[in-house]
Amino acid sequence: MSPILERLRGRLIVSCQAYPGEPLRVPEVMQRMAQAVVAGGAAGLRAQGLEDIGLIAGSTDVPLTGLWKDGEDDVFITPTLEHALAVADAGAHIVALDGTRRPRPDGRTLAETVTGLREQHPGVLVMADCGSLDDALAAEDAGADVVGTTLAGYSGEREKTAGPDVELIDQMVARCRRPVVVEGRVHTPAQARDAIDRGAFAVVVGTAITHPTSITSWFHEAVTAG
Ligand SMILES: CC(=O)N[C@H](C=O)[C@@H](O)[C@H](O)[C@H](O)COP(=O)(O)O
Repeated sequence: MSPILERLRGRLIVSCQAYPGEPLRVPEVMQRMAQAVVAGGAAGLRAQGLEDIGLIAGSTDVPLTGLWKDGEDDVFITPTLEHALAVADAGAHIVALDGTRRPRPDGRTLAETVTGLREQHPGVLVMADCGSLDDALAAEDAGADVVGTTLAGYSGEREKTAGPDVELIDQMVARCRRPVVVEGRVHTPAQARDAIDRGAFAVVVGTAITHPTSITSWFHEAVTAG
């Protein structure tokens, strides 16, 4: 297994993202966020956008998963080969891309995208962000190094569970040959631990660590309920 992946085995990856129009959507802020979570024990980072990726790659030494969200269409996580190449150029060790079986905006298959990326970046790893077991199995056949549960509940194939989609985690751990990374709605340390106990290779937490507006709303709703 690649040394980059080896460093993530059984560990926490923290996704540092702010969304369009938000006050923290400033690359230097996400760079600081990344440094803060590494200080807390994050073994890996996940970042969105070329500027964020470049800054974080240059100022931390943990494995970095990069993605570029673009477009309003169904396929928006690193949707084309051009996006994937740019994410790798920006310094990501692992390129996360849409790993569903839906048509991609540039007309390439996932396999063609992975091959095209590897031609120019032989050392880069590919994480397929999947929405179902069938996605994950197809993504492995397409050459993905890692399969993630990232799009479970967002691609129309699975219900959007309140927490992580544990049924899908169990299915993927049982059937996939590649490391399974659990990502999506992991909101508590207990859920993160449970994902590892179920056989996940690593677990990604975003919102519950790095999105204060969401976290605040959870507290706000609890305080004002009833
Ligand atoms: C579906 C989608 O667009 N997911 C994105 C992928 O990078 C991010 O918005 C999520 O924050 C990330 O997957 C981590 O998940 P959570 O924030 O639930 O811990």
